[in-house]
Amino acid sequence: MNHRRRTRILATLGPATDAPGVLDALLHAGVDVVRLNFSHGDPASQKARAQAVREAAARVGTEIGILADLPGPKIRIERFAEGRVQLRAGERFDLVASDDAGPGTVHQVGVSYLGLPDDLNAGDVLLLDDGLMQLRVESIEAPRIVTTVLNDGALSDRKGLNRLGGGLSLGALTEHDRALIKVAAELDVDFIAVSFCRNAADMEEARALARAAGSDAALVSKIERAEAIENLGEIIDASDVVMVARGDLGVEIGDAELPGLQKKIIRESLARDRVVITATQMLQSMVESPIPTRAEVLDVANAVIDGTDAVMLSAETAAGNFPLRAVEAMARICLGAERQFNQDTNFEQAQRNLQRADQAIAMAAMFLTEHIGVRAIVAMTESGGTARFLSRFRSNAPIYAFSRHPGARRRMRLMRDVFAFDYDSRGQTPRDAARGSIQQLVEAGMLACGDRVVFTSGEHMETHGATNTLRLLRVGDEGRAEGLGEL
Ligand SMILES: Nc1ncnc2c1ncn2[C@@H]1O[C@H](COP(=O)(O)OP(=O)(O)OP(=O)(O)O)[C@@H](O)[C@H]1O
Ligand SMILES: CC(=O)C(=O)O
Ligand SMILES: [K+]
Ligand SMILES: [Mg+2]
Repeated sequence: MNHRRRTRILATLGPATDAPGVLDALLHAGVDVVRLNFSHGDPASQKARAQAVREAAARVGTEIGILADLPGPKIRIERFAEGRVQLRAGERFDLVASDDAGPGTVHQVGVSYLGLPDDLNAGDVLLLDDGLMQLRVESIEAPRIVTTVLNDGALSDRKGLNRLGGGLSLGALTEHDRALIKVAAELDVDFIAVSFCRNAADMEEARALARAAGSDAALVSKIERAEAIENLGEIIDASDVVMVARGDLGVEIGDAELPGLQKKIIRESLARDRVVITATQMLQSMVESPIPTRAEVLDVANAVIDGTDAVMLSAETAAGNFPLRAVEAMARICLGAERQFNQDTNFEQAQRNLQRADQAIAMAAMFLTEHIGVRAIVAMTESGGTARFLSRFRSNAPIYAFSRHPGARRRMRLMRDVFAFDYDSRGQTPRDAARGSIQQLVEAGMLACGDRVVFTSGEHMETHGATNTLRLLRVGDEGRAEGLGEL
């Protein structure tokens, strides 16, 4: 049986994915979850993209997760008359914090935050577009901020702006974010990402707003400011999913700290049973080029080796010239890294004082998987919770998770090692469910006669968090599941 890719691919949608046929091609190439960046475009365009994704998924015959990424308190420049300008080191360039700044030119551009001149001092260095363009503040002549360009480069519409060393961003959930959580709920997205969250309270507030709006989306904390690093443990515990948002994090903390922080955030997220995404500039050169640099190949592979669940593409798919090639490169590099680096299931770091039966069963299942050698783990799950506990161990056996809830299956699309299937086990005994699900896997060519399987389920199939049973089975003739007597 061929190795199937285990690491998940998250792709941002934008103008480049709106062209006819692109979305279908990206899904065929292996995108698991798409990201709607609510920083760009109005609710109508987000709705049109969500609709297009669902139609493409139906055509391709797959179930795709949708993530809504809230803007947060990020400061941005406004638009240019021509969409973009080319700036040269040493030239003067002004930022104008005024509603009537007019369209930008090579000499100046507007900024969205009118209080900016009050927050800056001469000598401050401003980083734009995740640090690709740098400006030094020379003087403040409110509403005008006079700067000198520090490097040659292009600047385009609505790029983010921050001070080197951070300290410009405000509270996490803006009024605009609160309104957009309702939009996300109306679009029935599967994940809602909170930009610049500071602590657990920010995540709890976002979760409460989402639930009040009728959304059952998983909550994603974006780790991208200094305070989030200080409060990392409580933020992870208050999240379903954690994102290493390297763009803003690198600006706020300095790029030299990124490698260590990426590894720490991934390790902590897995230890606390949370799903983790590594994001930003993973294949950045592919915005302009059809092949990644060697450094980018190594970066993606290293994130896989660090243990990330998912890797994310931003401008590469949203606004790049080669969205399909970027997804293909991502898929290829993830597969290669998974093939070459055998995962060592690490029980040393596993929690010892377990609070829940499903967590305990998951740990026992993974221990058996490692020590007796099985082809796969088959899990009956309502919400996807059992699959999440199982997949935190990074075993070599795939996890086939069966749920009757489409939302749960789409949320599982972000979990490494997990493959979700539709199965309605209501009214069935655990024995029937084992037989039915294993039969389905045999028919799909994922299991064969003689394979050993670890099977987990609850006694009552329809309750959340009720997994309390573990069986060792062997696939018998005609795909029947038989109890495993001898090891
Ligand atoms: N929906 C979109 N419409 C237009 N351009 C987009 C869209 N999504 C992304 N882009 C372009 O791709 C670039 C990178 O995408 P990305 O989603 O990382 O945005 P970002 O502006 O860096 O914001 P954030 O920090 O909120 O993620 C953007 O700066 C923008 O130029
Ligand atoms: C994804 C994101 O917001 C960042 O990297 O900053
Ligand atoms: K955003
Ligand atoms: Mg960011």
